Amino acid sequence: MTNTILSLKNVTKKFGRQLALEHVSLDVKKGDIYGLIGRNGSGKTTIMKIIADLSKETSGQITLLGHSKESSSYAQALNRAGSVIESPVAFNTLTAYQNMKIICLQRGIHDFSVIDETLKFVNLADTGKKKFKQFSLGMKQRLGIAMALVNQPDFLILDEPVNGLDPIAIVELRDLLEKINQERETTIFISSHILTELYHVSTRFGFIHNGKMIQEITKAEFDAIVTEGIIVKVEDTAKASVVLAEHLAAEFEVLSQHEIKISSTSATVAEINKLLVVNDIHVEGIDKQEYSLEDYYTNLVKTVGEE
Ligand SMILES: Nc1ncnc2c1ncn2[C@@H]1O[C@H](COP(=O)(O)OP(=O)(O)OP(=O)(O)O)[C@@H](O)[C@H]1O
Repeated sequence: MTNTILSLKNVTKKFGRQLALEHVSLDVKKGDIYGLIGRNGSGKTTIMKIIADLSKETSGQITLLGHSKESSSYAQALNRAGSVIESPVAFNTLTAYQNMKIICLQRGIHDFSVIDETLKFVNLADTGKKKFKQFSLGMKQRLGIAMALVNQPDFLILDEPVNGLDPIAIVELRDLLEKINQERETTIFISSHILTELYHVSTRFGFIHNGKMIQEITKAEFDAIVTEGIIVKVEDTAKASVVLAEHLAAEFEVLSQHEIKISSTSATVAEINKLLVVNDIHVEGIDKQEYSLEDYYTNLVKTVGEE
């Protein structure tokens, strides 16, 4: 049995002559909190609308919870999904409870006990007569999420929920997402244009730029790359590895054909350089790696732009 919840294969979307998505492929696995990262206009909302069937792809295949978008059974997949795309849509002059009741009726849910239970779950149990228009942005986001949770979805789509939130509301939202993911076993697909905002909560990342998926990476892979270390560029990584293993008390890994990353060492850049050179290794470059998350993303985008 596959554990893929969502898969996009070669999805392209054109608005007239404008290409908004170009052969986008991605996979979201069961249990993931998948962070879709991309600058404004990179295509995040378009992807989410296509998945939620609010927009039609120009070409490509989408499969959600085992149902292909081309088949009539895709509606069954959407019944097991919830989404908040663009801003949360609720009636301004109604309370949280009243807004939830409307969603329940739209979804064919007549057991209204789910309303109080869900409002409590998202920490909006005590808003009483307060109307949606009087809510803070964080509260609005949480009500939007509560509305998306009434049918106990297996898959939740959230488009830029962190946008405009203050730091405390961001932490509250992160906690809520973790709770939804762990207690309700809901797979989450979430977008942001700021990597640091999704870093702590995501288990997997997809980086999108100008409508193209430029990298999909797990949190563990990502951490290995951005963790500080010393990057050595050499002609022959095999020969250099032997020297490092013999003479340096440090962990190291071969990153690519010509790159080795040395971590957890007290040796300085100069000492490592000397060690390699005296052992007849031609060092093409050696540098301390001090990546911030945003640096990583900026470099990734730059590299793609230069290709
Ligand atoms: N209905 C539409 N008609 C024409 N162009 C559109 C439409 N919707 C989106 N686009 C274009 O498609 C591209 C991707 O837009 P999209 O809204 O998906 O990006 P985004 O990553 O969600 O950005 P943001 O963070 O600003 O919401 C943009 O260039 C946008 O102008």
